[in-house]
Amino acid sequence: MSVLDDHYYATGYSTDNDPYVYENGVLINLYGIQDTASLNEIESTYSALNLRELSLNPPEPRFTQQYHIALHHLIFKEVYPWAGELRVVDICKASTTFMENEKIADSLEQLFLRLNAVNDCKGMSHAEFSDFIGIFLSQLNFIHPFREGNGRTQRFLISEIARNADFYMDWNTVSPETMNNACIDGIAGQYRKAQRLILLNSRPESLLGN
Ligand SMILES: Nc1ncnc2c1ncn2[C@@H]1O[C@H](COP(=O)(O)OP(=O)(O)OP(=O)(O)O)[C@@H](O)[C@H]1O
Repeated sequence: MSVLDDHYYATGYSTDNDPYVYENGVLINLYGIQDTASLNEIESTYSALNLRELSLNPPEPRFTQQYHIALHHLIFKEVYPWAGELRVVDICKASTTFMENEKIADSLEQLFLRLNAVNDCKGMSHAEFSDFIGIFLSQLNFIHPFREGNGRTQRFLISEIARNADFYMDWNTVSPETMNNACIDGIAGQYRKAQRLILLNSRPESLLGN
C-alpha cells in the first residue's frame, strides 16, 4: 500500500498536498490523536452530542452561507482546529471529484440565494419541497464545503430548513447506501433519487400525530 493509499483509507478522501493531515495521513485534530480509529471515536461522540444539543436548542434559522459554516463549527469545534472553515484543498471520493475549492464560497452564496428566493421553502407543498430540496442537497453535496463532516452538517441543515417550512425530515430512515447513491447521481446532475429520498423520509408537520 502506498502512502497515498494510507491517506485515502485514513480520511475517506484522496487529495494531493493535503494541509489537513499529519504526515501519517490522520486528520489534524485538537487532541493530537495519531490513529484514525481513535479519532473517529472521539469525533462521533462529540458530533453526536453537539447535534443533539443543536436539535434541542437550534440556532435561529437564517439560511445563509454563514449559517452553514457556523453549523459545521458548532458540530466539530472540540475536535478539529479547522471546524467552521471552508476547505482550501481539492478532494475526491471514489470516482467523484468535488467542486474546486476556489469556487466554494461563491457557489454556496448562490445556492443559499436560490433557497431564499423561494422563501426558504415556506408555503410549498410536500411534493414541491421534496423536488426543491432534492436538488439543493445534491448541489450542496457537490460543493462539499468542508474537508470532513459535510454529511452531518448538510443533514442537520436540511432538517432545519424542513422544520422552518413545517415539514419533518427523518434521517433515521435513510440508509447510508440510499444517501450515497442519491449523492453520486447528484454529482452527474441526476436529482431524481435525492428528490425521492426527501419525499419518502419527510412529512408535513400537519400529518404528524399530536
Ligand atoms: N462518491 C461519492 N460521491 C458523492 N457524494 C458522496 C460519495 N460518497 C459519499 N458521498 C456523500 O458525502 C457525504 C459525506 O461527506 P463527509 O464524509 O464529508 O461527511 P461526514 O459527516 O464526515 O460523514 P457521514 O455523512 O457518513 O456522517 C454523504 O452525504 C455521502 O452520501
